[in-house]
Amino acid sequence: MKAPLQIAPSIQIRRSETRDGHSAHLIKMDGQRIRFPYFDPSHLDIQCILSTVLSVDSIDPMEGVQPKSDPNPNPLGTPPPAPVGTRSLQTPLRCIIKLGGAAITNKYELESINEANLSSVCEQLREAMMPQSEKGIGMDWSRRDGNEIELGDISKIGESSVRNGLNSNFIVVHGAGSFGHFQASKSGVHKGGLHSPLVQAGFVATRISVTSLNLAIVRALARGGIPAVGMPPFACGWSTRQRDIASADASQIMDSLLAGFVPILHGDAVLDHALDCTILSGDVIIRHLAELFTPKYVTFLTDVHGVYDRPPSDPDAVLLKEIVVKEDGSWTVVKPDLLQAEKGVEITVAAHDTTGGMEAKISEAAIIAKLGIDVYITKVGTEHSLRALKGQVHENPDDWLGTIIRSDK
Ligand SMILES: Nc1ncnc2c1ncn2[C@@H]1O[C@H](COP(=O)(O)OP(=O)(O)OP(=O)(O)O)[C@@H](O)[C@H]1O
Ligand SMILES: C=C(C)CCOP(=O)(O)O
Repeated sequence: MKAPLQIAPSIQIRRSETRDGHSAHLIKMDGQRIRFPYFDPSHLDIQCILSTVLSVDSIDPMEGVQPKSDPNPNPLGTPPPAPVGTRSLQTPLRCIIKLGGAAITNKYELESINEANLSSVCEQLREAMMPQSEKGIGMDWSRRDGNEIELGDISKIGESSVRNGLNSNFIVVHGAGSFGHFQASKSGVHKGGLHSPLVQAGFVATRISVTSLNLAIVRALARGGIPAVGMPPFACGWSTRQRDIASADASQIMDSLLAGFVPILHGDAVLDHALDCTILSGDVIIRHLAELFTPKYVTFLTDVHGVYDRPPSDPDAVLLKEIVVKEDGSWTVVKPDLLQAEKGVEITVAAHDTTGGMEAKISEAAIIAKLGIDVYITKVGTEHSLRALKGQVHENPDDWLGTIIRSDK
């Protein structure tokens, strides 16, 4: 076993091999041992460690390690997964996707889903996860619109080869659109102050609204054969301080990915250590997950082709095809080059939007790009969104319609 790595006076990290060949990490902090399921040494900062800690207790280094003979063999005949708490992703995360509220809902119609766009997202995501056009296993086995439950031919599921061919190595985060923002802005949940009965009621109402959208999205993906599992940040114990993430345990996300599920998170109402409560935007969640999981690329789908030099409702608006982020966090438009760096981008935000709209999205995207991860922003339900989901934007960049935000390195 290697000597412990000292990263702060009270914190030590030690990497060890478990009996079944998986790596485990033990962190000793102030004399307590912390079980840590996955750890990338390039993420050697305390915030990352604290935000992804699985549990704090006095444990034996080998506790939880799978015994050589498994008393519960997997009925599918596939090798049983390594135990929770000892795992790391075998292949890097492929993509984190933001399904913008403007893309999957009808923005100006309260609590209305844009069914055409949602079904296009489901199809395209499936295609990105599985290049062969194999029919997926329907997984929404509950009643819909008063109809009978559609089980399909479940007797055939055990024989299906679909599961093995599915590269479900994605995380999806969706925004609220015409769900949640209305309830939040009416009550002021985003500004905090839970002592007020109005804010408390608004918090509950916002969560009812966004979690009902989350369920609708999970069901649509499941019907299309994507093993989607809803993970509302509030319910996972995430919290903020002055609207930025203060604590966000990602171990459940990691374990779900390893188990072959696609985690579906969303912008949510959460408890805030300074304001009592606030709205945590899906765009901030994406940035945080990108810092933790370093995916190959991040794709934002929305209702416009990308970032324009002014609101796209202006007929003279020009699509900014490439934005480069410098080491100091500042960004410049490099394509088209008609724009001078000092000429700002004009952005409008809907009055009921509690999280900052396109402007906040660009700021979060710039932080992600600075990590060396390409960010694509494009319009849902187009050939361009399919290419962005597949990570094929650079193949013929001139005929791809969207905005690439990347680091200058
Ligand atoms: N300069 C601009 N470039 C691009 N879009 C802009 C600009 N100014 C304003 N917008 C508006 O920003 C909207 C997209 O931002 P918005 O935050 O609503 O997207 P979203 O991520 O899909 O939604 P949500 O935040 O609800 O998840 C578009 O509908 C567009 O009209
Ligand atoms: C509860 C709400 C309003 C979540 C907002 O998330 P966003 O639409 O991603 O900014």
